[in-house]
Amino acid sequence: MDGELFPRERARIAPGAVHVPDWLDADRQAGLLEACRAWASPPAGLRTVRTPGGGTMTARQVCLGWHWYPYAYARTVVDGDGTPVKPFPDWLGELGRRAVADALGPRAATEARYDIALINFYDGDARMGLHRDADEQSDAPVVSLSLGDTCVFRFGNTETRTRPWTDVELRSGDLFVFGGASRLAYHGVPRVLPGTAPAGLGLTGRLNVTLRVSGFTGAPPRSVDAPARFPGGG
Ligand SMILES: O=C(O)CCC(=O)C(=O)O
Ligand SMILES: [Fe+2]
Repeated sequence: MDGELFPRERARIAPGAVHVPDWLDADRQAGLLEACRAWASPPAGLRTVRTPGGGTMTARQVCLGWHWYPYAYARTVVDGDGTPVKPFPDWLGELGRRAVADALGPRAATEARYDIALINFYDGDARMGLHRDADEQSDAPVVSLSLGDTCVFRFGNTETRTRPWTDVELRSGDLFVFGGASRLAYHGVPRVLPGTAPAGLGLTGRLNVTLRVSGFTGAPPRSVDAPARFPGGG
């Protein structure tokens, strides 16, 4: 949103979890949006994710590098059109490393070779239930970039899906990084605020680009404890 009386400040939400407002300027937001539109197109494009319990996630998703599905990774869209996942571009990995260096300091970024992107698209009614990003083998920080409508991002604790948590407003261009002691914290998106995207961006709804390091050396392992991670198919 433009015309803020005071600039929004960066904030440490939990140990290893940092919110950096306005990390991407308007040009970079437009560039990332253009890339998201290309990634979202078929084959291996935007899809509705079905959970093992029979629900569907309301945020639609496309992946790069490794294809995530509940609750594992594959090289092809095993729960969709079956085609190979789109490649993870070098420039996106570089953006991820810069994001970590800016949010957590240069040392936090040295090990981070980003090779997975999940791009989530939220229309006004979409949300995402509290879950942990736990299907990767690396403990490198997760990088989250937001475009379009503002959302309420709920950042909880590593133990339970309940309080304590902190609600943070993520707006277009904001960066959120969680690593270290917060790498396995529960988090989710209880609400998107329709109509809050910057007028010049040309996006109705919200996109979130989440970068992760797989740490996989061969085939990805199957996660064991996952089925309850998206309660209610959120
Ligand atoms: O949309 C967001 O801000 C969060 C996305 C997320 O947590 C995920 O894809 O695992
Ligand atoms: Fe997540």
